[in-house]
Amino acid sequence: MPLRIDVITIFPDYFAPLQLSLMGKAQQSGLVTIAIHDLREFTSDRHRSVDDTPYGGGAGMVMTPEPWGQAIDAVVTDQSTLIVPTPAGKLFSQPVAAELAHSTHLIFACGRYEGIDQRVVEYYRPRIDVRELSIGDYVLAGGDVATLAMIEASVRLVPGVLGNPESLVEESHQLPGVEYPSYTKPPTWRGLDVPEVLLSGHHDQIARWRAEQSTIRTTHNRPDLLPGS
Ligand SMILES: N#Cc1c(-c2ccc3ccn(Cc4ccc(CN5CCOCC5)cc4)c3c2)n[nH]c1N
Repeated sequence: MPLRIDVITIFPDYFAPLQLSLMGKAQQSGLVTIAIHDLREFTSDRHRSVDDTPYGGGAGMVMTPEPWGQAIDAVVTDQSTLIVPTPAGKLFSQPVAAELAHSTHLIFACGRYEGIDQRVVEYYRPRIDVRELSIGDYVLAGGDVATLAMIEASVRLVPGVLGNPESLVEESHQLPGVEYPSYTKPPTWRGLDVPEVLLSGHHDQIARWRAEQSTIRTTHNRPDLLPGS
């Protein structure tokens, strides 16, 4: 059963990249089907409006619930998971990507302005799995880029999508922390040599060197990922 993804957005063109490269191949192979829907197709006024002023005051505009209700109702099934990107969401992570990769149907609601009327989440939460997710502690202008990131991170984990599943095996055995540095030909580039151990053919020494490099990089770049931190 291929993973089906429906994306609802006011900027469908943001999702043209999903036709390229790995994501494009995943769709051509039938492992994943991705459909993009323009939220404005689900409006009923002649201005095709999707936002209004926030109750309680405050800056900016909020996306009105009805177009979202019409758009989600057009694609939802009892197997759907509704993903709502938001700065207020739980942090999206590799384990979450693995969960989404094993879903049957994902609906991404890409908000803009200051977000979507919360009643959309409240309406669907008793009916289907609803997940408010954030891709990190920085503020984007909308949910579209977050959705692209979550789709790419999840779809690459769908069995059969990655040409070389060995990459996923290595990833899953990744020591806590960040990965070791990678090198390829030429052996010398602008006077810089590839670390000698990588040319030695001694796989135990290479594994030890890579583990040491991972620890050095994690300590420097991501001490929060060190065991016991
Ligand atoms: N995933 C993800 C994201 C998003 C994200 C995702 C979805 C939408 C939809 C609209 N925006 C814009 C936006 C900007 C600022 C604010 C803050 N609020 C503070 C209190 O007053 C109201 C406003 C909210 C919404 C979005 C941003 N940003 N960063 C992530 N990791």
